[in-house]
Amino acid sequence: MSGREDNGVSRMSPGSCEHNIPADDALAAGAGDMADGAASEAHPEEIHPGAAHTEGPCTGVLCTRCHVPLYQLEGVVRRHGERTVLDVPRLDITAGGITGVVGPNGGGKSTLLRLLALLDAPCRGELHFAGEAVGPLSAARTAELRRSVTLLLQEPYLLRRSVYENVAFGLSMRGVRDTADAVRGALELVALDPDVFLHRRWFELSGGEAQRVALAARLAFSPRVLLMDEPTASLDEDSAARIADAARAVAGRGTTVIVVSHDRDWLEPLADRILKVRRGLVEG
Ligand SMILES: Nc1ncnc2c1ncn2[C@@H]1O[C@H](COP(=O)(O)OP(=O)(O)OP(=O)(O)O)[C@@H](O)[C@H]1O
Repeated sequence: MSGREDNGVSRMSPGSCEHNIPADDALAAGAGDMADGAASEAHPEEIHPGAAHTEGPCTGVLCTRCHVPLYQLEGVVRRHGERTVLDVPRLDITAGGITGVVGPNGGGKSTLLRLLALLDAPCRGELHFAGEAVGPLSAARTAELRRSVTLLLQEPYLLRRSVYENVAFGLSMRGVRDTADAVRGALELVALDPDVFLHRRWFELSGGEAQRVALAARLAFSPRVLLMDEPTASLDEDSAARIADAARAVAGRGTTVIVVSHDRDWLEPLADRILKVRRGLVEG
């Protein structure tokens, strides 16, 4: 039994440079991003300044008419105190597909993921998300963009409630009233039978089941980007395979999936592209 409640709320890491994203509701990963507001399946045209929309507004998650990568990092540096922990001269990540991130402990993988989750901003350089420079944005705009990005951590963050309430929570926060079908669909995506699990409480779940419920809670609102940091670290092979299946399924529907893992055997068959992060440098 490892399901537990954690509001998942933490502020920007102390000791980091001052260039954090200006949002007073800067919820860290976990339940925080579930509470962040409405996910946007479609991205409005205004977040693609300069993109070549010649046939009307861009409407798809995976927009084939936009020539703007989903993420563009240029000269991005992230520091903790005086120490540079990430230094990315240039990195583009296109929309769609599954990107794997590997590298040794302390290499900078989670630091990169937090930037991509729009939870931290570069200390130097520019991070563009869907064509929009993230650092200089208002808190409101940042919060809006962040609603389309979700981060699943190694530790499942669950509310002290039923599986149904956990998975419905993010949807309810986004103003969705009728959550029943979406909750069932999300549980099916992570291979948990809704008839069996819907009314289980958080403490009636194994660690692997809790992690899949945490993932279902994020998939329920169809995020544009799903980031996962070591999602299978404490899971057995079967649960890890179910997480991989869910990642493939949502990537097939247009969600961009970016996943950090030390388990190369699990990650390599899953990922379309692998980034290596070592000593703060990114290759691949
Ligand atoms: N809040 C912080 N304050 C100071 N240093 C930090 C902080 N967070 C991370 N670091 C440092 O930044 C570097 C990169 O850490 P990060 O967590 O990104 O590595 P990682 O590749 O995800 O490692 P692991 O595989 O162990 O999870 C490490 O040297 C770490 O000590």
